[in-house]
Order: sequence, then C-alpha cells, then structure tokens
Amino acid sequence: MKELKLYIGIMSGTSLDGIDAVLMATNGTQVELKERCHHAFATPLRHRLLACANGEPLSAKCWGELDVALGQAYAELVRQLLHTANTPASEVAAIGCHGQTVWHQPDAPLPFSVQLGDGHRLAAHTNIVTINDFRRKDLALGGQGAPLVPAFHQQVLADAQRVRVVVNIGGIANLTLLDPQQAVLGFDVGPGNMLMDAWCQQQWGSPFDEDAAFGLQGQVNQALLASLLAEPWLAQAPPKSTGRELFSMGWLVQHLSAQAQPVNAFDVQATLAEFSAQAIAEQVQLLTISQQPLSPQLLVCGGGAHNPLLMQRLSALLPHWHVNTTSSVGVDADAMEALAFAWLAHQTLQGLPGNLPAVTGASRPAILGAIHLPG
Ligand SMILES: Nc1ncnc2c1ncn2[C@@H]1O[C@H](COP(=O)(O)OP(=O)(O)OP(=O)(O)O)[C@@H](O)[C@H]1O
Ligand SMILES: CC(=O)N[C@H]1[C@@H]2OC[C@@H](O2)[C@@H](O)[C@@H]1O[C@H](C)C(=O)O
Repeated sequence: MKELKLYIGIMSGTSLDGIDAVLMATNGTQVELKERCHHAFATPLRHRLLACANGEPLSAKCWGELDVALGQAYAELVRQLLHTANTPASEVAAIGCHGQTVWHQPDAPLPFSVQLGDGHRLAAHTNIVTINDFRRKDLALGGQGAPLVPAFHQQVLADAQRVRVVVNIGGIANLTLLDPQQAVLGFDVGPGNMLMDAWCQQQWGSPFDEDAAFGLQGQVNQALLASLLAEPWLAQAPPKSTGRELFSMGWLVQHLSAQAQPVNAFDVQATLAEFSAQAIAEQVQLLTISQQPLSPQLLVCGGGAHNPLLMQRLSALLPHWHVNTTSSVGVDADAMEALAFAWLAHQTLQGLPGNLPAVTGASRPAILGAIHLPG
C-alpha cells in the first residue's frame, strides 16, 4: 500500500457563493477527508465576480485586481484550514486550486476557459507547491476542459456490483455515469442552482432559496417549463459543458417575456427548480446502463443536495433509481469538488493524467495544470 500524503483542494464554483477548502490524505487510490472549511465571498467581491462572469466589460486593471483578491482569499482560507487541522504547511505535498471561472467558451472559434486566482501568490503566501489552471491543457487538446470531476468520481465511487450516476448540483449540474460494464461517461447537464439563485436574489434579495422556502410556495408553470426545456443546448450530444455564458438572467428573462401571461414570482421559483430536476432526470433516463446485481443509485453532491424540492423531484422523476447523496456512501457531498481538485493535484505531481478524453473530448489523456513552486 502506497503511503498517503496530505493535499489541499480549493474550489470556488459557478454559484459564486464562496470558497470551499479541504485537507485530505491520498495515495491516488485511497482518499481520506481530514478537514474542510468554507468562506463566503464578501458582497463587493461577489458583485465584481458576477459582473465579470455576466460578460460586463472589464478593464485589465479590474481583471488583475480580481486575480490578486482571489489569490489572497484562497491563501487566507488555507491558513485557516491548516490552523483548524493543527497541521503545519510543511506537511502538505501540494495545493490543487480550481480558481474562479469567469468565462468558459469551449465551442467558440477561439476556445478558452479562464479561472482567476493568482497561483503564484497562493504558493508564495502559503509556502506550499500550488497547482492551478487545470482546464487549459485539455482545451488545447480539443477538449471542453470540463467536466474534470468524473475521473475522481470513478476513483472514489465506482462499484463493481451496481450502476451509479453521480450528479453534482452546483451552479451548473454535471453528471458522471459509473457502470461496471462500460467506460466512464460525464457531461454538464444544464443549470443546477444558477437560475434559481439569480431569481431569488432579484426578487427577494436572498442569494439562494434556502430549503426551497420560496419555491415550495409556488406552482410549476407548465408553459414556462416547456419553454425552458426546449433550449437546444440541453439536447446536444456530449462532450459538452456550459456556464453563465448561456444560462444567464438574460436567458431567463427572454423566456419569461415570451409567456402569454405574466408568471408570479413564486411560480417562477418553483418552475426553475422543476426545470433543473427535469433536465437532470431526462439525461439520466437517456443513459444506456447495464443490468447489475444491485439496483442503480443516483448520488447527489454539491449545494443542490440541500434543496429538499430538488431532491424530492429527482426521486419522483426517477422511480427506478435509489436517490441519495454521496455522503450516504462515504464521500461528503459538500466537499466533493474540493476533494477532486486535491486529488487532481496529486495526479499532476505523480505525472498522471487528470482528464478523461471520453468525457471532455480531448484528443488524449493529459497531465493537467500549472505548477507554482513556493521557493
Ligand atoms: N439549504 C439549501 N437550500 C437550497 N439550496 C441550497 C442550500 N444550501 C446550498 N444550496 C445551493 O447550493 C449552491 C452552492 O452549491 P455549490 O457550493 O455546490 O456550488 P458551486 O461549487 O459554486 O458550483 P459548481 O459545481 O457549478 O462549480 C447555493 O448557491 C445554493 O443554490
Ligand atoms: C468551466 C467550469 O468551471 N465548469 C464547472 C461548472 O460547475 C459544474 C460544471 O460547470 C463543471 O463542468 C465544472 O466544474 C467541475 C468541478 C468539473 O470540472 O468537473
């Protein structure tokens, strides 16, 4: 058995809610979560990131400042994590930092994906080898650069006796098919919480619909739901990935404006939850899966696992699947993505690939990321 080493994973995702960090031990095969912490973005930083991710014009000055502000916030959270875990930085082999996606256009004539958060600063301020910029090698090889977590899902959740689908419901939802009889599949499904969050913020000034308090007061509007589900991107075949560039508030407003009758705000909230649940369920039903001794499981992770309306609707829409969270099978649903980037850092330091070409569409497996040495 290879020795386990400590790694830190940092994730700040498309919800723009804040930063998740984990301390974990791994040898590539075994993964043990040691500590985790979360830092909510301060409102001004969140607003600047939202403006950037919504495509508002941004000066190079502002861009550079955001990069540094994020690098500082990541370094501060690493200090807090190590303090809580009572672990010196010298014991940590590396940090895997996703960074903050501010623009992702994998299908454009000049495809790119930008994650901000100064890796040099993170390495220098923590004194730990830091790996970031995980997506651009895959893009350079013709891939989407996303999703990257399916390889990690395979590592920690594949089961020889049953089919499992892991669904991460963050800002965007993505799924991974783990079927003992076939290669891993994975792709982005569409909005997870992103539109629900945006609507909730606009209507009630809350960053998200906590415990579906607003959505549960509304009724699904079938005409609006049909209009949302008709988005052509949803029916596109993988490899595919998406983000705020498509599923923006502007996109939602277009659909609302096209309705014959105005839709009440609570009903919009309920319809957006139903939209996310149906878009996921539809893709799960389209998967070709093998017969296994144990029945298939749908394992949810990401913040959407805390939304009771989403979880109820997924169970109802997928009656032949056992719907639960990844925490129920031993992988903390709130830590999954940060764990994945800690594991990806380990892959990179070992000279092992991090991407799955069958998922991202890249021409080959590749060692991902840019390595920043602290010295
Ligand atoms: N109690 C709750 N009730 C409803 N929704 C919740 C609850 N807790 C978290 N969420 C949702 O989860 C979101 C955060 O999810 P998560 O941290 O997985 O996103 P992310 O990492 O930014 O996304 P991505 O996977 O797209 O990168 C919040 O914005 C909110 O919409
Ligand atoms: C470009 C980008 O940041 N994409 C995120 C986003 O959030 C969920 C989904 O869209 C996924 O494709 C990806 O994140 C995870 C960590 C991934 O790469 O697997």
